[in-house]
Amino acid sequence: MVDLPNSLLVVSLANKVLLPLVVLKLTLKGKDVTAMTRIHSKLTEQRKPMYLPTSNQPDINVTERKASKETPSETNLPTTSSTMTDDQLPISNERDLLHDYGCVARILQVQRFGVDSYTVTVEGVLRCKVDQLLFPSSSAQNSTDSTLAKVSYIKAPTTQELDDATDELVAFRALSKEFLSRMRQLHLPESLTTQLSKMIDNVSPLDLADLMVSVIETSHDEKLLMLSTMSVKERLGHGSEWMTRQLHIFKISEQIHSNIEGKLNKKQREFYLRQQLDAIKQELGESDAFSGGKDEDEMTQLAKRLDNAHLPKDAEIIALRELKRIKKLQSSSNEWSVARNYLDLIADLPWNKKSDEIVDIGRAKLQLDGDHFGLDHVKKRIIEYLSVVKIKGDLKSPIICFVGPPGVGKTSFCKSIAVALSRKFHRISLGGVRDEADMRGHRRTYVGAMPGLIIQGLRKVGVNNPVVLLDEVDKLVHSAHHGDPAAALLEVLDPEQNDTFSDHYLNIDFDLSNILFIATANTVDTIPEPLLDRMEIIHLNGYTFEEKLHIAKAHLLPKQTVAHGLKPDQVQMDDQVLLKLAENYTRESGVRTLERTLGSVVRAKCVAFAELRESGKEHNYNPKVDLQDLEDILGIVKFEKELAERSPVPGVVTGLAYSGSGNGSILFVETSKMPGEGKLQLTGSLGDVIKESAQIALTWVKSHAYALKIASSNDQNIVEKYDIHVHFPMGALPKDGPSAGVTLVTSLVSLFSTCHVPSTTAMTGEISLRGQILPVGGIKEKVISAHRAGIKKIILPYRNRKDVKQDVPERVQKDIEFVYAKTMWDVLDAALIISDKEKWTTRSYESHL
Ligand SMILES: Nc1ncnc2c1ncn2[C@@H]1O[C@H](COP(=O)(O)OP(=O)(O)OP(=O)(O)O)[C@@H](O)[C@H]1O
Repeated sequence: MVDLPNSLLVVSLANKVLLPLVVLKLTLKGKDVTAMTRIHSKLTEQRKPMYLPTSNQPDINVTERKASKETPSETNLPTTSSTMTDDQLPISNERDLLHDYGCVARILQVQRFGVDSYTVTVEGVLRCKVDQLLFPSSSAQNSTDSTLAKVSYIKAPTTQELDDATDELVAFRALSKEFLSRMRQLHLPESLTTQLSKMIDNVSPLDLADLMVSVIETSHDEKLLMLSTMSVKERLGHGSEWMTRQLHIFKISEQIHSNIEGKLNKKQREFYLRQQLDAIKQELGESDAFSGGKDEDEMTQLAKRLDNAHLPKDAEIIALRELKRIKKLQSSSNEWSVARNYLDLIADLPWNKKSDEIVDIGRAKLQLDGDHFGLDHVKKRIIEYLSVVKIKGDLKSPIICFVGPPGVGKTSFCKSIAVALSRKFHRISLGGVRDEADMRGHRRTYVGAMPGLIIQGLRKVGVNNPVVLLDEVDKLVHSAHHGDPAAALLEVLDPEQNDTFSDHYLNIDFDLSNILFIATANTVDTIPEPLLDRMEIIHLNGYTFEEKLHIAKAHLLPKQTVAHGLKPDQVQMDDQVLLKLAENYTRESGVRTLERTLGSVVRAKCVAFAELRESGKEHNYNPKVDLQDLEDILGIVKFEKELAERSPVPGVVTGLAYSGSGNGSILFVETSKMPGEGKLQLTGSLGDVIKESAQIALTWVKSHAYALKIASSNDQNIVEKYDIHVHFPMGALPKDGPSAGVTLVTSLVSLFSTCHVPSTTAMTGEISLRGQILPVGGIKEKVISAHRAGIKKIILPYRNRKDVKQDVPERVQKDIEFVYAKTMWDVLDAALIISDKEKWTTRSYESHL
């Protein structure tokens, strides 16, 4: 106190009041301030002990003379805060604008933020009274309003005064403590409450009063009153009064808050919470395309779509439950998108949407006839089927399955049926489907779960009565690990069960009974037995050349011509040309390659037409394609009827084969003998069954060698000095099955007897050890392919007679001579070219075996 100077630099504080112990941050500008800060830093360096009674911190300094007003315009505010300064400076003329009392401040920190601009942190030290303003400082004349003032310092209260106010002091400390606890409940800044709680115990209640008055809400005048009150009791009285008032305000605002909350109805509350949620999301950067109003919009739309889908009762319950759930989920969460996809599926599925079916038998007949040549038995069956639908009104009859080689029109026939019925068409390819989940879907709990192929198809077509083609049902793969897709198909195809088909993903029964299912397969051999049982098989055979000619003329050529942008009459091909194309450029059961080859011819005509058009000679275009043109366009012939020209060789015989893909073909068996010791060698990529047939054949020939006149005595071993080699050409193709038995025997007999078999004779049949001929499969395909290859005579097991009569086209039957054999002797009789003299006379011998 004693060291404090008589005059101080006065800084007028706009709307603030500095009280002892209070820390304030001031923004000061001017040259005086710069000078003041320099002195401050010098004193700081010297660590000069200063005189401030309220604090014993050694490094606190007070400038000798400089400080400046916060802003010049604010000088009229009646508050002063002064820092110590020189007393020789002139008196200020602003005396009237300043309050009588001020607070001595000491500088804690100075920060420069521009030219002559500083942020100065000061702390109130003690009260002072401004006695007289001196002249403004020299620098102030230029730019600042800094003023020097003579001040007298207010002494600290005497012990007597303090003793007189003991009760008030104690009460004030207690009140301050209560106030502090209240502040804690209100979660006021932690730093402030901790600081206050420290001070409550460490500083005198009188100083505490100054501090509390600055902390609580008090008016500017109240603070000034506090500054100018000298009496201990009065000061404590002011402090207590204003603190109690503040406590009341706290209580009231709390009450108002709880009242308002109670009054908010549920909707408002929800809105309020949503707003808060949005704000939080935005803050977290989680707001996305689906959030906020847009989210709401989508949900309303979804609800509308679900409503329009006319769901059955159980589906509706599930959909509404899911809709309710999704509204509570975060749109960015995984669960939300799973639920969303699920609801989308439910809304998209055609629960009650049908395409209007027209079952018009006459129209259907025209459609089927128009689209496909031949296939009369298939058309007849389809018309029967449709007639039943027309009369009975539902389709609870067995599922139709078209079986036949590739390219015979199974798929396109199904499409024609859909058109004939005015229904939508959907194709499901089952080739390679190995997982039951492909048919029935995955449960929704799996990541990336999807509905099965049937439900996906229905979603795509958007009606519940399409024609669904289950393509390649014979190519389903049974897997031990992934369930059996065929088992799921059983349920789909069973008319008794499929009105409650359950897809794992959808998890709601869906009625499939309105769908017309048609299956296709290349062979029945690999169709699972229970599935086969539920289907009605309709065979589509391979076509003969004549049939191909008609198909090409009536369907394929016009189709290709139009597809390439020409008019139907701009490519003309005679029957002779078409037949050559079918015979010499394709070798297949169906007509797919034929169609492709016709496409090549049409393209060549396109080029010719385009070139002529460019040179303006369009009129010179010749739409005809003759035999020579065919060779020019397609190159030299690929397949020839080589059989006719082939000269017969002993040991070489033509057999008939049937492949799993539904194709028939001819195959040769070649045998030769060489010096050896009776070994049988087999080549040509043969399976076990065909190898066994070769063993049986050799055994039969050896045991009947004498009767066959290839051994001189009954006990001669014909292969004693020879090894036998049997080969099936086209070694790259695996071959198996018992039907080559008769061919093998004939080939061996031909080899040993040196009698040959005409190259236009072919045969098929299984042989028993006793020489009986057993029936085999694939007769029609084999016969048709033999006809295609130019075979004139076919030897077949007697018991396959009915297959020829029923299935082989009449035209083929007329062209080929059929020999039905019961025993091996019949086969040899029909096959070998043998003179009467050489003929064996062993029939009686055989008959009593
Ligand atoms: N009898 C026919 N009349 C007219 N066009 C036919 C006939 N048979 C087949 N086609 C035509 O042959 C082409 C191939 O037929 P499609 O694709 O239906 O064969 P597919 O039997 O289904 O073969 P895959 O078993 O390989 O699926 C189609 O363009 C089809 O129109």
